[in-house]
Amino acid sequence: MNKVAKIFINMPIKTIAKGYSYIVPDQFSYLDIGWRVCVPFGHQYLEGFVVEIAFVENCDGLKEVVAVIDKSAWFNQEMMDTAKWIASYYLCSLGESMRLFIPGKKSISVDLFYEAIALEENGINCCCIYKYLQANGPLNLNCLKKYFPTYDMEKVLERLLSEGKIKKVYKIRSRAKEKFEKFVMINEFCDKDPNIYLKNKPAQLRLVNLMLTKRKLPRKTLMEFSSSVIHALEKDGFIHVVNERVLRDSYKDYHFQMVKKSLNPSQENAIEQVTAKICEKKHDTFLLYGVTGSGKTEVYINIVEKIRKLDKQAIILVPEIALASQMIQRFKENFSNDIVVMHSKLSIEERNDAIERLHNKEVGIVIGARSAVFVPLDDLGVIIIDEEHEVSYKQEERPYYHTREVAKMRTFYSNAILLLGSATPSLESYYKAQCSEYKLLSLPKRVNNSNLPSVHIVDMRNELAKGKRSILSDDLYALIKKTLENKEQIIILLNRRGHSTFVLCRECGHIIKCNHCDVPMVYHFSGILRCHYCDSVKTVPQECPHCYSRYIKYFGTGTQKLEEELYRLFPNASVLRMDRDTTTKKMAYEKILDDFRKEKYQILLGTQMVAKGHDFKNVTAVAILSIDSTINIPDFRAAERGFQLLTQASGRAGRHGNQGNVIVQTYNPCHYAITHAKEHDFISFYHEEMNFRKILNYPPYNQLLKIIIFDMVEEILIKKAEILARKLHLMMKSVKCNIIGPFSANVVKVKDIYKMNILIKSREMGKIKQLLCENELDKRKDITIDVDPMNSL
Ligand SMILES: Nc1ncnc2c1ncn2[C@@H]1O[C@H](COP(=O)(O)OP(=O)(O)OP(=O)(O)O)[C@@H](O)[C@H]1O
Ligand SMILES: [Zn+2]
Ligand SMILES: [Zn+2]
Repeated sequence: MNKVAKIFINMPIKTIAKGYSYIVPDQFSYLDIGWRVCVPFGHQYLEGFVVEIAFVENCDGLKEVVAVIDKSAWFNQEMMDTAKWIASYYLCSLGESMRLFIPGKKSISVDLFYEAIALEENGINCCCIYKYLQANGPLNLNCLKKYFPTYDMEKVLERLLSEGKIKKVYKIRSRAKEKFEKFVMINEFCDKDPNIYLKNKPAQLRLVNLMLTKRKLPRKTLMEFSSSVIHALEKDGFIHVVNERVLRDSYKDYHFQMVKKSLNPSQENAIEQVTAKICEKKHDTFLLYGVTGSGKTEVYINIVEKIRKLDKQAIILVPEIALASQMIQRFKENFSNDIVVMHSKLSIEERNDAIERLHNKEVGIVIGARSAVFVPLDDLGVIIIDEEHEVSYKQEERPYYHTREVAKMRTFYSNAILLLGSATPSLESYYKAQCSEYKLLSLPKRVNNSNLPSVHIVDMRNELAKGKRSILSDDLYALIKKTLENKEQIIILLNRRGHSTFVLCRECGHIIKCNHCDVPMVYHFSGILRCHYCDSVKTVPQECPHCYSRYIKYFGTGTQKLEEELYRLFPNASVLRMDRDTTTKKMAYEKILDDFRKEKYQILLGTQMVAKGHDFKNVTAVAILSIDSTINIPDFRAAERGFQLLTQASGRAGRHGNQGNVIVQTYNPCHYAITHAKEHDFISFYHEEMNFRKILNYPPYNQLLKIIIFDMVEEILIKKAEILARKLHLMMKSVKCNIIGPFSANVVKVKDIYKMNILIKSREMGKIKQLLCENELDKRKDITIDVDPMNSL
């Protein structure tokens, strides 16, 4: 009987839907489900995941596993189950869902070496290449070719292999380099008396005395001692130097001090309810609905404390990296170094080291963005999703998973707790809480008895009627002025980066668009036009490419232009801009937010990343300038998005006792998202919005599935989409559903690819997915399927 493993390849390809069988050679007989291995696949060696083990008689034609990647299985049962659930729910292959659990997602590479087999005759009749291998250990082809340039090396090696004199060995070349550091250690068994022996060597004596108290120190902290001092002591047997692996940690030097807050009754009640469930060791989901500044983070901290006391591990998710730093800071204040951070701006090395730390049980808390939900953990106790309503929790590429649902399944399979927190819960989550599927916890008031800010709505139509064209209304100008005079801080939200949002010919109306996408190019500071979809750039044309007129004008205001405008109006104010253009560097977010927290700047201006979750003591004013661009999107979630953005942004003002003031500039002052946000009334907004969802049969009353069809040629795409829609109608005859479309995607063309959508609404999504798979639509290369899409466009 031979041991055979069924293996899924780590590749982002939906067509490799099945696993492949490989023989497990004797040397790897310990291999089991969940291990990562390396296998030959086509002409390459690729990373694969073992999902099944079987013993079979006949393995003709099967290849062998050539290497094992880790020292233990990467996937435990709970992770395997979650990966399988993702594959079946989001219609992707198991390889695609399993690779989500691997940081970096890049496949490993493997080098082939040739090794001499020890022969009894001791190589009397053997050729020089065999002898060379015997003397030098395993070597690869290139190396051998270099030493023996006149040989036809491939032929020789083939002969030696067939004669059984050499064998192939595979070594994994890890892309993530391990980091080593030198340490100086005292020799425990040295019996020389340094005071006598080193009497005339003051530097050496000083170092030995230091080492006698410290025992072990990193070499780099001993820069005052030269290498000769160290060498001499090593030679005399006082100390020795070792090269040890160190695990990287970019957040190691975060300064923190322990702070313990006394909790208010609402916080205590929330913690008590969750704790009761933790003690039962059963899965459950809680929705913590707490207004902005109600102290949700403190609840998270207390729950994680309980979990850590039980020696279980916790994952805390934030919607974007910009918010990680504050969460890390608050958690460090309570858990000091029991934390690792995981997000995509960290290198693969750093992420691997973080996983190693968790694996060693050196730390037990992970803070990270979306992908951190996949961190391998042995003993998951809780997943906390802060700002659970955020769209960034949905991955907008294959597999189109939603972090909340993945977390739900992971905690379910590990008997752990899922805690969702928000001041503006998603309609789905609040609805589930109403139906008792989730347990609702609420924090109805701000801590410190702070009031929620007062919100003033400026009707921009009146400004226009007054003949004003500035992006800043009179009221906003007055608010900024007052805030600056009071030495307080203001946050201004403008959801458009760049300088001018489009460039237009005054003569013929031609708008300069990207050559590859169906969107206008955005003018940036540096005098270039940039496409925000594909990042391609153009220089600004001197004349209109359409009519050759020279009347080229810039329209619309982006963050860069607003920054100029603020400096012009308030020359003494200090303005800090935060958008994608100012945060490309690693730790750039941290720096900007830290500078603002330390009040080095008075105005923080930026895209939506400035609006969420931040807790700045001295911010009393907030302005939201671009809410119309959110509520006018023709998507069924537009009002929800608008309400959330307004409530979250307003929520940054006056969190610490001082009265907050918010200004919203809009051309739609009567829109219900705006009026309810003004009153901080989530419940009324929820009911009004749910009414509308019910009438139109949208989630949470119904499930959605979006089929995206694409092609390089628009005409072909339209034909294909129509054929597909007809096919779908036939296919779904027996299922209760609504098929809408095909219709053009919101942006018709991105990176030279045209897109059209078909939307299916149904309460029987399981059946629909099954039909789609039976008809192999999930495998078609010109289609992607987005289950539970965040937008219908
Ligand atoms: N029990 C407490 N006593 C005093 N201060 C507290 C207490 N709980 C929290 N705080 C403080 O109140 C402030 C707001 O808390 P936190 O940032 O957790 O609010 P939040 O609910 O997460 O708000 P948002 O949804 O706006 O992010 C923080 O500065 C926090 O340190
Ligand atoms: Zn023109
Ligand atoms: Zn483009």
